[in-house]
Amino acid sequence: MTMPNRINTALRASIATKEHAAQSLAAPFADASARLITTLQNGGQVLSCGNGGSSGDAQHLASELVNRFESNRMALPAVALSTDSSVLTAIANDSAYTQVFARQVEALGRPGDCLVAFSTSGNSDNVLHAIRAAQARGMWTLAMTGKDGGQLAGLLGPADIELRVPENSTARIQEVHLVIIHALCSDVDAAFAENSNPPHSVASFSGRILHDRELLRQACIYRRPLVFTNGVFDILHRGHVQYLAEARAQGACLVVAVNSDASVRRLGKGADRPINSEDDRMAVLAALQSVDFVTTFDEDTPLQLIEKLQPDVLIKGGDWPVERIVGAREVQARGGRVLSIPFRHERSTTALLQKIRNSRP
Ligand SMILES: O=C(CO)[C@@H](O)[C@H](O)[C@H](O)[C@H](O)COP(=O)(O)O
Ligand SMILES: [Zn+2]
Repeated sequence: MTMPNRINTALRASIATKEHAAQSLAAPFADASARLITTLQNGGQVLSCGNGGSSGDAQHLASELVNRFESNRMALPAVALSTDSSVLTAIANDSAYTQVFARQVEALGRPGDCLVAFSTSGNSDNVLHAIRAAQARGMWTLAMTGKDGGQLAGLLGPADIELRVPENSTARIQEVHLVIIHALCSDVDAAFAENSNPPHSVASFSGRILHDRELLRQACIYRRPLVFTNGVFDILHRGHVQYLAEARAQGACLVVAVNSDASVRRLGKGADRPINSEDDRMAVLAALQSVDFVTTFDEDTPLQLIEKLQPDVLIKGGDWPVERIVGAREVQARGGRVLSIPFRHERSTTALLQKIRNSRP
């Protein structure tokens, strides 16, 4: 009896699936790759999970992020949740197998991190629980699925991305997942290539400056209550630092929107203002512990930005009565709070500049 030539059959089927996937995955892959890179550049980590062959995929991805793919770059933080047999058996034995990944997400996940969830059927219960746990922690999920996406597809929120292989065979789906892993790692290698300049959206020393409003919106979706404030912050002083710490205490995430240089000039504070450029002002703010994200606005008011981010708490310094705060009506209409925090330390950039000028010999 002659055996069928299975390798030829398998290779041909794999090629056909890959050709099909090449069309449907191009756009969501670009999105996923950009988000993954931003996550890592912002200091976030990757947690990956899956069952059976997909647990191997989860490990494969984590190993190539921690080590490298094809070129040298810094080590990147990634943990496959399918590897520690003591953790897995303890959770499965004492609680339930459905919790093996979710419990680890609760233990290790931080807001802004990425969960890469592999499930060819989209129906593995432990993967579904992991996604719910990730969402509860303010993480986003990159789901690698197949078939019709299963229950998993219905679970994903606006911050999540699904890369679905439109195919029914588990093996063929996994083969495409492996190609996706390598393509993602190739993009990550390039983004973190040695001697490469950090992209414009990322401060070299803080990683929390986001110029792209859509990326900022996505980063804030699950970081609630979201606190928003805006200002010039030209020469940072103790009053600012105290004010920002109090603002941060009002929620789970503080976004500070800084007037662009052009918009400061339009405020008419003086021909030499701002003293510090917008890039410098943002970098100083981003280094503060109380500040989660810094962005900029070039319009006369931050209203468009407020409408885009939909903060839960809108704050300005004590000299602004609530009714005059730009965006107050919009935030209150959504059930949010608007606060005017009194300055506890009487300092001001204008007064500081006056003092410096007066001290000239
Ligand atoms: O590798 C294979 C099949 O190629 C199997 O081990 C397969 O991964 C297992 O049956 C998994 O339990 C399937 O889970 P899922 O992809 O449906 O989430
Ligand atoms: Zn397999």
